[in-house]
Amino acid sequence: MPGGAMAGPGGAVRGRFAVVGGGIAGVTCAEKLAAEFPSEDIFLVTASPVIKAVTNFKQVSKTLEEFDVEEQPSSLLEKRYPNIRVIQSGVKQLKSDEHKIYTEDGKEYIYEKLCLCAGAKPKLIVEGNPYVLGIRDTDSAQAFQKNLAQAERIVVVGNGGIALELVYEVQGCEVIWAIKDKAIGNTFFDAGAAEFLLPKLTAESQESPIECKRTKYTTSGRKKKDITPASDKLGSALGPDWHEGLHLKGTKEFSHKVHIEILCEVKKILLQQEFIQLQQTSLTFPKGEKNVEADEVLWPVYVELTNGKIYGCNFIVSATGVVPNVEPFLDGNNFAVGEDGGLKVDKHMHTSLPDVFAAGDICTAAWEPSPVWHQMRLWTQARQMGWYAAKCMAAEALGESIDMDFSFELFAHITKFFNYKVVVLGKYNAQGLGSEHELMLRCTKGHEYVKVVMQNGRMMGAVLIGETDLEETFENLILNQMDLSAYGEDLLNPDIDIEDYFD
Ligand SMILES: Cc1cc2nc3c(=O)[nH]c(=O)nc-3n(C[C@H](O)[C@H](O)[C@H](O)COP(=O)(O)OP(=O)(O)OC[C@H]3O[C@@H](n4cnc5c(N)ncnc54)[C@H](O)[C@@H]3O)c2cc1C
Ligand SMILES: NC(=O)C1=CN([C@@H]2O[C@H](COP(=O)(O)OP(=O)(O)OC[C@H]3O[C@@H](n4cnc5c(N)ncnc54)[C@H](OP(=O)(O)O)[C@@H]3O)[C@@H](O)[C@H]2O)C=CC1
Repeated sequence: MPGGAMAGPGGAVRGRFAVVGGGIAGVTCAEKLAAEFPSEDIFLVTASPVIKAVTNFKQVSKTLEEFDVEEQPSSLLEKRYPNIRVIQSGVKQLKSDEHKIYTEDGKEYIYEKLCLCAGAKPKLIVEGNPYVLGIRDTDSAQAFQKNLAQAERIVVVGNGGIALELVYEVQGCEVIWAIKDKAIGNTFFDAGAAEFLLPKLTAESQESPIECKRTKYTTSGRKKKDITPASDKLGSALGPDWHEGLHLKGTKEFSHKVHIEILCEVKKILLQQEFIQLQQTSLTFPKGEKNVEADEVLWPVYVELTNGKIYGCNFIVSATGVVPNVEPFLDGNNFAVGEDGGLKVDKHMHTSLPDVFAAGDICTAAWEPSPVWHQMRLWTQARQMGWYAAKCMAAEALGESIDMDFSFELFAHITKFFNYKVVVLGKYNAQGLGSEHELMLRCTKGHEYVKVVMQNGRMMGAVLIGETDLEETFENLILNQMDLSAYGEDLLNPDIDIEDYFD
């Protein structure tokens, strides 16, 4: 047993390194620290009874990576790294000026260097309404599944990753999908890609979601009693294929039935009784193509959209993004926070306070990024940041210098939507490029969609849907910023083997 930890003043336990959070960022950070300092105890303080471990890591290309994520009991992590001590208790308070953390179970820990990896929580359209569900961790996903099993119609609000996955995965239940934008999937796609994907959702499609054969999300050695986290708000985030193994089926026999309401937001949520009163008192009750008047049943809850339509449903899923988990345990510390509420970190994952680092969903990258990288709260970035934060902590502790990790050179994400492989690279939606850019497209209906974003003859980003086999070549072209003007449209000519072109 390594001998780093010892009792400090007032019964506090002293250790050189502490990490808060048992999600991908925190566990990766603790593992890397444990490997770098085998004779030190590394404290991993986490509110969740299980931790998330990266397994089967595969570097697909220079920056694209795939891995499986396993929910494991913390004892497995301690077995792999005997110098990691998992403390299963929420952090109640951080006193950064004293280098101390206080946990819910009444203990105190003194650290030399700390990394905060407490993740994020769903940003719901309304808090405290029992008919509005968010999906973040295993418990909230199970609550969703349970409610869905009794449901005939749900309203999904939001147009990002979770909404995209849900509308495709849910079967036997009508879905009203309310989006702010003109086209689906605004966080990942433009209107062209959305058009390509849409046929997969067309009314009452008979196609069942196909089992995903990619990244796996599994639980290992987890006992039944482990399933409920200590606090209902503090489980770690789900990730790729979280829906696998969950039976996402409503009460009806059809497969998909998705109705999309574009360019609208939720104006009001009405309980059944409030809705009945509104109907009785209002002379100007809004009429729409599919408002409640067409329904014969009374629903438990009603959603009034800003386009005037009202939909009754069993419940509402708010898939409207996340907010970093900084309250209440960080209150009283003077952290600089970003516009999105995350702890600002510099290029060494350092927050604005001495000896406190942060990684994963809780942080906001506040360094000057590479022109083709941006932060997105994703599993891959949580892993990369956790790993790099540990390297930075080690370098600082040893008085060494460190260069920015290569993974922050290029934004690269590989995932699956509507059972298509999706790769997004660089400024795939021309984010921040203004009007000075061009798009090139290649699309074969039902097969592939390829879009590249060009600026001054250089490739700045790409969206690849389907088995395009172009990711490595395009990754290289974005990274090396070669002038491609001479190639023109040949870049996407399917008759030219582009890989040979640039070898
Ligand atoms: C439904 C869903 C699907 C997703 N799908 C994908 C996907 O396909 N691909 C992808 O790349 N990303 C996906 N993501 C995003 C990805 O899961 C997250 O970006 C990533 O897991 C964040 O990891 P993290 O370690 O920063 O935070 P988390 O996983 O949220 O971990 C935070 C940890 O901190 C602990 N904690 C919180 N507060 C305290 C406290 N006060 N004291 C002690 N411990 C505390 C929690 O218990 C938890 O262990 C998905 C997210 C969701 C919700
Ligand atoms: N396969 C993958 O890679 C997946 C990744 N994830 C990740 O998990 C996290 C959580 O996912 P998710 O919740 O979908 O978050 P996202 O950030 O992906 O998407 C949130 C969506 O909700 C919209 N929105 C925000 N506020 C409102 C509002 N008040 N009313 C209506 N719409 C609103 C946003 O629009 P706008 O952008 O205009 O604000 C955006 O379309 C994200 O970090 C996501 O990247 C999740 C699932 C799958």
